[in-house]
Amino acid sequence: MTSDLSGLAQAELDYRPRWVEPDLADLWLQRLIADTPWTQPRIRLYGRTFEVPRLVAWYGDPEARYRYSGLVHQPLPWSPLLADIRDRLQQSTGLSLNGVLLNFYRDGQDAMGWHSDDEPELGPEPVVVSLNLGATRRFDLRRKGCSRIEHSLPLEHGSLLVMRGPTQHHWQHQIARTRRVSEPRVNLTFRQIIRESI
Ligand SMILES: O=C(O)CCC(=O)C(=O)O
Ligand SMILES: [Fe+2]
Repeated sequence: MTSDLSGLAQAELDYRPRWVEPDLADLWLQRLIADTPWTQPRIRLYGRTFEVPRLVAWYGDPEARYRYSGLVHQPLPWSPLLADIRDRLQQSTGLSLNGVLLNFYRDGQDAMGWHSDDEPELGPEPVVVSLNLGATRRFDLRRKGCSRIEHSLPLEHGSLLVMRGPTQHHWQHQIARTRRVSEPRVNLTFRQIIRESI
């Protein structure tokens, strides 16, 4: 495993610890947990239905329809808090972001399996700006087609992880279940939906 993100070939990853100061991050975490209309989508896999092991919500500009867990989601209109966070992120990264997927991991039993964020509506070089609030969880990276984890990164309270360029073509990521974490975590992945393809 490497400890340096810049050492990963065919990836463009930028980790910024303490992108937001801890007090404000605490406030955002509490408000998002309390005020978001969380849902738990069901997915069909091998002829059976499962509930995804986390809660989610999708917000964005009206045209930013997005497919996840096999379903097309119409965005909720930006709340004042999410619009404020989006403005700060756009200023700080210079990227334009028109939707955000919120993931609520209630404790270490909630997780996200291996995947790439490579849906067609994200365009040829998907941009994912990921804000981390709450419990530190481990973010694993592996090359597509390989089962070996090549890099792991603890995503800390208030940190930002930006993935762009060819990353989603060549790499998959996951948030694995863990017995070590009992605190909640909310992750916000801001995206650029660049094409009306669904
Ligand atoms: O929770 C995380 O840090 C990862 C979320 C993620 O991979 C996604 O929303 O596509
Ligand atoms: Fe992802």
